[in-house]
Amino acid sequence: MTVILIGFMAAGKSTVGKAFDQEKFIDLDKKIEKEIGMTIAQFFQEYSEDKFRQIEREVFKTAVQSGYAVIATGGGIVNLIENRNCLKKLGNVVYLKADFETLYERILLDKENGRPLAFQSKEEVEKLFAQRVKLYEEVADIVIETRGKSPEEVVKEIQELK
Ligand SMILES: Nc1ncnc2c1ncn2[C@@H]1O[C@H](COP(=O)(O)OP(=O)(O)O)[C@@H](O)[C@H]1O
Ligand SMILES: O=C(O)C1=C[C@@H](OP(=O)(O)O)[C@@H](O)[C@H](O)C1
Ligand SMILES: [Mg+2]
Repeated sequence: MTVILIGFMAAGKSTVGKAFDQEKFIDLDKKIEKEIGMTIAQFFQEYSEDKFRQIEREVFKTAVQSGYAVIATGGGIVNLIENRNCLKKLGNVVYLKADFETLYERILLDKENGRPLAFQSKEEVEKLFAQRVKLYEEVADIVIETRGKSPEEVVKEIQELK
C-alpha cells in the first residue's frame, strides 16, 4: 500500500513524509531537484512552470510504479489532469488540510524552501489556494486536518490508517 500525501504548499507533506523509513519514502521535489541539478525556484526562472510540470509528471509516474510506502508530492501535483486521474485510481491519497492563514504563516516562516509560486502577493497565493482546494478534495480518499497539530501528531494519524 502506498500513501500519497497531497495538499497546498506548507501543508506538511515533506515534513510528515520524512518521519517514515527513508528507503520507503520519496519526496518528489527532492527527486526532481536531484534530476535537474538546481533548485525548483531556479528552474522556474530559467525554464518555466510548464516544463517543471512535465518533469513532475514523469517523476510522479515512476514513483507510483516503484512501490514506495509514502510519496510526498508538491502542491501542484493536481494541476495536470493526467495526475488527477492517476491519483483517483490509486487509493490512499491523503490530503493534509489547513486553512489559508495557517498555511501562509508557515510559508513565511519556512526560510529553507524557496517556493516560486509563493513569491507572488498574498492575494495571488490565496487565489491559487482557492483553485487548488477543489482539486485536492476531488482526488483525496482521506482528509487530515493539520491545523493545531504538530507534524508528529499528523504522522501518528497516518500510521493509524494502516
Ligand atoms: N503540522 C504542522 N504544524 C506546524 N508547522 C508545520 C506543520 N507541518 C509542517 N510545518 C512547517 O511548515 C513548513 C512547510 O512544511 P513542509 O513539510 O515543507 O510542507 P510541504 O511539503 O507540504 O510544502 C516547515 O517549516 C514545517 O516545519
Ligand atoms: O504548489 C506548487 O505548485 C508547488 C509546490 C512546491 O512543493 P510543496 O507543496 O512541497 O511546497 C513545489 O513542488 C513547487 O514549488 C511548486
Ligand atoms: Mg514539500
